[in-house]
Formats: sequence, structure tokens, C-alpha cells
Amino acid sequence: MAREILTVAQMTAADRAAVADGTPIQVLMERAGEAVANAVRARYGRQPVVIWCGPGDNGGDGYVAARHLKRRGWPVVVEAAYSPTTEAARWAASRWKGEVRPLSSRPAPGHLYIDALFGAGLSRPLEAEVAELARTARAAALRIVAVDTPSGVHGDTGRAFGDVAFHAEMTVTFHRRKLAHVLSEGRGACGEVVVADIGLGPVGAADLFENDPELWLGRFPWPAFDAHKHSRGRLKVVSGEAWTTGAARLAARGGLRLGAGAVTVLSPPGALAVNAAHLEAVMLAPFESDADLAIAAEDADAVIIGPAAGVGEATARNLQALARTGAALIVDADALTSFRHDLEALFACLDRDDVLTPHPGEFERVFPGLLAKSPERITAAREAARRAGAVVLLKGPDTVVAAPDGRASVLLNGTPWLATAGSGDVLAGFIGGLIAQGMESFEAACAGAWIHAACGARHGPGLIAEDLPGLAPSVLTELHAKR
Ligand SMILES: NC(=O)C1=CN([C@@H]2O[C@H](COP(=O)(O)OP(=O)(O)OC[C@H]3O[C@@H](n4cnc5c(N)ncnc54)[C@H](OP(=O)(O)O)[C@@H]3O)[C@@H](O)[C@H]2O)[C@@H](O)CC1
Ligand SMILES: [K+]
Repeated sequence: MAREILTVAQMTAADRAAVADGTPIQVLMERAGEAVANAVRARYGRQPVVIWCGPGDNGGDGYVAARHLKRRGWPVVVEAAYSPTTEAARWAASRWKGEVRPLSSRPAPGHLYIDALFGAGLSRPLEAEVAELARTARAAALRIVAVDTPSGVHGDTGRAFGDVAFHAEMTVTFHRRKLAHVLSEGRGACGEVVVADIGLGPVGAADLFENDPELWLGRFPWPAFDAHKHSRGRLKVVSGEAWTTGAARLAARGGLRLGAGAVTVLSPPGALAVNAAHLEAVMLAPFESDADLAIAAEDADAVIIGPAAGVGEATARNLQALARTGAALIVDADALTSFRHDLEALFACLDRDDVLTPHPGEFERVFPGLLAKSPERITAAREAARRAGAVVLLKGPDTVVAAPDGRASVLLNGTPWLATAGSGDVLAGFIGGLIAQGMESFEAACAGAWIHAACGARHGPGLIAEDLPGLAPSVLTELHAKR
């Protein structure tokens, strides 16, 4: 089952539904606090711990965790920044029989802290002594486990509400990850994220998912026993001019590795010789004009255009010609930038099978101002997909894939080793290779991004884009075994 990522409001609704179904909030809080205690015991050896408790149910979880840790023999001190204000938090505090001190302004480095100050109910920037403590904690790099979210971090964006928030080495959240746990801003503050089951029911109409094999492996286009190369999909990649051909070949090789049966680089005449000198299993065919390109792409299942294609009129016309074929389009890099002065012309080329793969700079050219005015990149990518009428993959450490129908995913296995020239060309190739084999475009974009990241992580230091296609077989072998 694909795991949903929830907004704070969706989590509150899940919580209310459980309470309405007869599970008292105290029972949920007991499970949550015990889960925190268990996660702490699983990660750390027994040691003194200070638990900072806030006024709401996040603080309530802290009192419960205190009781469970103490029962296991941990020396526990609770520091309460506020008295409990909710019924459940008062209940939890009343069952804590140990010491409660006021919040100390002088935490001890090396000590373990549990931040149960604010979670889902944070409604404004941290104030007064709590803000001061957050600053001290950051400066002293305190070892902190956060309950639900690090206090000060907005659950729906991952950003600090004001100018300061706690940073944890582990965050224990409940039921499902929230946006703050998956977006890069929040991930830095959360540290390792542990998702604890507290017995809430299935999520209803969620449309945001962790990009994980669970989301797409069931529909991965493995070859049928009677497969032949033409039944495994035909992918074509448009090459740039003679001195910018490598990107198209990287994409082509990526598509071939992910299983497209027949992959062809379509090359301007001046680049044929250099392409021919560097291609083996990938085929090569010439095109001289946009009309020619459309004919060359006529039998393609998917076409990639953009990697080092050249920014300008010619690339724009080439994309418009390709749009008249039946092939799904993967539109990357220069093909996106070529339309920066006529975005409507780009959108007119696209339909829901097509995939745009911008990095944030290209995204800004195609959707000016959208990232800046959106609360976070998921909302921006969704709106972009709606405007474009196509799948949009917004690159980053937290790559987002959004479909025009509202589905979206966030990549959790991103790796900084992928930040290297040509890596995006291989990604376009991976996605194109999967779409050519008939995988639905949103799922192909999710799968391509996940496999790309898995390849990058597998290689680690020293990775160059040329390595990525060769790393795909070991990732695919593991996926094949799990299917
Ligand atoms: N959902 C679930 O299924 C379950 C949820 N559980 C837990 O409940 C947590 C959510 O609890 P919650 O709603 O009580 O909110 P919480 O974060 O404790 O704080 C709200 C209080 O803080 C106040 N306040 C806000 N900002 C402030 C500021 N900057 N500075 C000062 N005060 C500030 C705010 O005041 P107000 O905005 O009303 O003025 C209000 O009094 C959730 O994160 C999880 O840990 C689990 O127990 C079990 C199942
Ligand atoms: K917290």
C-alpha cells in the first residue's frame, strides 16, 4: 500500500474520526507517548532525559513518554513551559508522578532532551523563553528527540513559523508523515523520522504519497515472457547540434537500461558523425527540419526533447512538431526554456501523458512566480501540472511529481550525489524508457525519480552521470525480486 503524506488538517480529521468512532483521545495520547518512549529506547541507551512539555496535546504526549521511560528505569525530569490546557494533557500530566520543573534556560550539552512543546497546534512563532531555548539549543547543538514535529516548525511547510525552531536528531510522528517530514526545509529540522502506528483508521481521500516502490511497483512494465524488442516500447531522443550531443545519449542510454526495447537518437545532420561514433545498442536516425522530426518520431511511443537541444525557435518548433505525433513527450531543460516568452504555446503542445522535468530555475521560467507565492513546492507543482495539463516533476532533494488530476508524490530517497552534470538527462531517459513501455506517465515519473535516486545512493561519492545507467540493473534486480 502506498503511504499517504498528510496535511495537519487531514491528520486532525483522522484523529477526530477515531475519537468519534469511540477511541478516547487519552487512548491515542497513551499510544503516542508510549511510541515516543519506545523509539527513544530503541535508539539510545538508558540515560538521564529532560522532557520539555508544552500546553497542548503535544505536551500531553511528553508526560506519557516521561511515565513510560521512568517505568523502564530512565532518570526523567519534566520541564513544563506552560501548564497543561487541554483535557487530555491535564489527564496525562496528572498521571506523571515525577518531578516537574520550570523550563531551564541553561540546558546541558551532551544531555538528551525530548521536545514535546508544540506539534500540530503551533499557531504562531515561538515566544519568549521557548524561543530563547530554541536558540540556545541550536547554538549548543543539543541532542533532541522531537514529538510529532520539532517545535517552531510549521507542519504543513517544514519551515520555521518565525525565525527560530528546534532541530532534532530524531522525530517521532504518528500515523503518517506530514508535509514537514518530507519537504527539504523540514527534513533538516526533523532528523530521522519515525512513524508510529497509533491505531488510526485508513486515510480517506488523500492524494499525496511517499514516492516509494509501493506506489508504482505493482504496475511496473516488466517484459512479458514473449516480449520482443518492439513490444518493449520505442523511445526516441532528440539530439542537439554537433558540440552538444552527450546529453541526448545519456538520456537514450538511461531509457535503454530501464527496458525500452528500441531506443533511437534523432540527430541533426551535423551531429550524426559524433553520435554515430558513440552509440552501440542505441540506434541513430537523421532529421533536418521539424517536419522531418515528426516523421522520424511517428512510430515512437515516447520522445525526449530538451537535454542540450539548444534554446530557441528551432527547439520550440521541434516540440510543436512532436506534439502532432502520438508519442508521449518528456520535455526537459532547453525545450522548456525555449518557450519562456510564449508559455501558452508550450501548454498547447501538452497533454496528460506528457511530463515536464524542470529544475527550480526552469520551473521559474515556465511558471513565473509560482514557487515563491506557494506555501511549499508541492502546491506549486500541483498548480503547474494543472496549468500545463501535463505531469510536472519538480527536481530537488525532495523531488515532487504532480499530475494534472491532483495526485502528487514526494521523493524521500533523494541523495546529494545526484547533483552532478548530466544527471537530469539520465532521469529524463529513465522516465522516457518507462513511458515507452506503457507505464502511466505519473507513475513512470515517480518510478524514474526513485530509481535514479537509488542508483545515485548506490554509487555515492565520485558519481558521474555516465555511471547512472550502469547502476540501474542492480536496482531493477531488487525491484524485480520484490514485485
Ligand atoms: N492528531 C492526533 O491524532 C493525535 C495528536 N497527538 C498530539 O497532539 C498534538 C497536537 O496537539 P494540540 O492540537 O493540542 O496542539 P499543540 O501543538 O500541543 O499546541 C497547542 C497549544 O499551544 C498553543 N500555542 C500554539 N503556538 C504557540 C506558540 N508559538 N507559543 C505559545 N503557545 C502556542 C496553542 O494556543 P492557541 O493557539 O490556542 O492560542 C495551544 O494551547 C500533536 O502534535 C501530537 O503530538 C497525540 O496525542 C495523539 C493523537
Ligand atoms: K514538538
